[in-house]
Amino acid sequence: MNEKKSVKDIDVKGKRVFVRVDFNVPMEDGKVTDDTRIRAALPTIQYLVDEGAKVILSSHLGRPKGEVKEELRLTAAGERLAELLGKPVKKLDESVGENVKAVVAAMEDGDIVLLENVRFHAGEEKNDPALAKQFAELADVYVNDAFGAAHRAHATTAGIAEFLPAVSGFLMQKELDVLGKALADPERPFTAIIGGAKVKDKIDVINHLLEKVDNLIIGGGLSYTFTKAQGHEVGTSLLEEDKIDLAKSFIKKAEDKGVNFYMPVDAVVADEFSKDANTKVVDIDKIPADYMGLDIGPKTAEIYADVIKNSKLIIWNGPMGVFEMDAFANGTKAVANAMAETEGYTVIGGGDSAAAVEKFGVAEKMSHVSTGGGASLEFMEGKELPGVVALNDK
Ligand SMILES: Nc1ncnc2c1ncn2[C@@H]1O[C@H](COP(=O)(O)OP(=O)(O)O)[C@@H](O)[C@H]1O
Ligand SMILES: O=C(OP(=O)(O)O)[C@H](O)COP(=O)(O)O
Repeated sequence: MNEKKSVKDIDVKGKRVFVRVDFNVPMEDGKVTDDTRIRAALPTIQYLVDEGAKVILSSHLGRPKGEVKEELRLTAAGERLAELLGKPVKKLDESVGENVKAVVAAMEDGDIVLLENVRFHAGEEKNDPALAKQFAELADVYVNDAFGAAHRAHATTAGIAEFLPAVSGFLMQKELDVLGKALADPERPFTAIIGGAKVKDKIDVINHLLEKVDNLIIGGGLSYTFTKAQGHEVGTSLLEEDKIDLAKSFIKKAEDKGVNFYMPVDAVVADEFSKDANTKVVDIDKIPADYMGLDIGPKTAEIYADVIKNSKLIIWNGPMGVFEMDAFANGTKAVANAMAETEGYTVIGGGDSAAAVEKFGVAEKMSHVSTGGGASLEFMEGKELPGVVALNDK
């Protein structure tokens, strides 16, 4: 599907391989609370170990902005990785420098070293060539398996590829293949579900998807801008006034293209943004002036579930409501359950939708849960990802 070389296309035996992974995992009290991204990187790491490479892993964690932040060290991620592999992982407290060079020089084939959080250096996010070169000097080959960070042009996700043979890992390949195939050659009916909070972050993806899908479903906080565009009042719901005209143009574009554009027909509204708020279910044209919509209503959920069950391919990005609060979780839950029940191919575009399918216990039933939130969105917008562009062509 994609045209980039992978680890399978090169010889790694005895080579020092610099692998960029995305171990940007949720942490609490110094413990990894969700190891999905670590598990997703195992096939590449295991393959390199089995092939007799010297595996040098690197990742970012959080946004330390060029400073050492004790709570953002990768130590816990390294420990979890060692448990999952059943093999020692030597975690270093730096990512470049004399000590790192010495440790790497002493590595044996099949050894694994995990460098410290690369964002402790300001040059990482600036894609500083001098820093990229320092990383490159540690290795003979560069492998990018960090799909979740592929939309970033940073020293370890892009810059380093200037100095070394650069190929993708298995996770990167799989993400690009699944998302690429979904968009390029979709099974039909093809349905996209876009929810979440911010219209402005998802405008481009909605626009791009209108060129591709048979059904476009809108939910979550961003749907009220569309409801307003339909001519209804939305009370105190999230609203991006300056995007109302654009929302109108999308409704029109959908009509012109014969895309079924599904918007909420009812909503769960609340008198405040709180789990203890007073709530009621109202038709979408009857949102009271002092209430805000925090979930799609039951009629909407039923319509959306039907569309999902009758689709062959469904991609989902963004929750239908404030699913973190039980009172406003039903719409997201209904969509998650329909995704679990449909016979269609189901793709979850990372971020909060991935958290939602986990929360509702149906993650295993999805065909593909992307490890990238922002990355999968940018991919769906049709943008080229710098972390992919930097890799060598086949
Ligand atoms: N109607 C709503 N009003 C306010 N916030 C909402 C509403 N529906 C969903 N949200 C919030 O949107 C957030 C997720 O939005 P976003 O970051 O755009 O999604 P994703 O991470 O899946 O890309 C969630 O925290 C959720 O509580
Ligand atoms: O968690 C990530 O992004 P995501 O939450 O959009 O999937 C990636 O690791 C990228 O992190 P960044 O947004 O700090 O560059």
